[in-house]
Amino acid sequence: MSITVNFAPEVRDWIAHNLRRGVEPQALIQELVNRNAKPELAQAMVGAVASALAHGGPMPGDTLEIDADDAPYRLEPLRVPEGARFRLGEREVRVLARLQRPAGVLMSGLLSTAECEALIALARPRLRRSTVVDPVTGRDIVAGHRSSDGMFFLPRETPLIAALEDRVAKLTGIPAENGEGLQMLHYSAGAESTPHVDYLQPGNEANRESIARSGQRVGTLLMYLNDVPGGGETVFPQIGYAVVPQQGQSFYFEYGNRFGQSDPLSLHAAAPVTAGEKWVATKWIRSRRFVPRGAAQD
Ligand SMILES: O=C(O)CCC(=O)C(=O)O
Ligand SMILES: [Fe+2]
Repeated sequence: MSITVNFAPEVRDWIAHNLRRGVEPQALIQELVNRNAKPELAQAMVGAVASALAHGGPMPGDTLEIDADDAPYRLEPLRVPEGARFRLGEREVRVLARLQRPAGVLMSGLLSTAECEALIALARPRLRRSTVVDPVTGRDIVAGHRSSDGMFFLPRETPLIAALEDRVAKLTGIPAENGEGLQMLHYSAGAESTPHVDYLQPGNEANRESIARSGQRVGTLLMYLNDVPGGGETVFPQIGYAVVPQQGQSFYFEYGNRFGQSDPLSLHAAAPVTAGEKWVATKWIRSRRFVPRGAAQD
């Protein structure tokens, strides 16, 4: 659903001024959110001005059309098993914390130490500068606000990757085929990822196509692969929660429900690594079977 909202000229000028100074769009979005703007609105305002500046087009006027759903997010419980510990095949998973909103669970034991080390060894020679989905164009871009290196495994690329995908499906109750390829991220000292949501903003064509192919992103599993000597927490600024990366621990959170809503409280960031390095594997999960761009749709 699209609604028309007011876009105060002074806010528009403030955004344009800061973008021209070289401030990252995500930093401005976060600043607006800190001042109580809804994340979707902040994203739309910064996106509209950034787009005008990038293409030399006219500045947006005093109103904006945004894809918005004003109804409050309807929270649904995770399908992760109940209890303090549960088995997934050969692994015993211990539950360390459960979060109500965004719905989440912090676990140990989902991956063995050997599996963490094996993932790092497989990914290390294949790292590239990480990309993010540009909120304006929907294309993958190397973004200043995500200063990590990364790579993607193909679905079921090795026996280990296939085993992990099956384990994640058992954990979440969502079929393995709904998962995007496992993403590996490596942060050196100083690297970070500024606040963002993982669900796709339907405000541009590429994201709308992606949502049409595979459904929205509805959940994220973060698998921490090493102990980080300093920093690197996954921070949820809207709820005041931070996950400290520890080897073998995982955090799973959901932000999409069966009504097609996305939960803005899932906003999160990776705090800068202050000592050592950080390795994390990310699994983004769709509401339907994941069909990559360009793949045949049968
Ligand atoms: O590195 C982290 O802790 C978070 C990574 C993340 O937000 C993502 O991959 O979407
Ligand atoms: Fe994320």
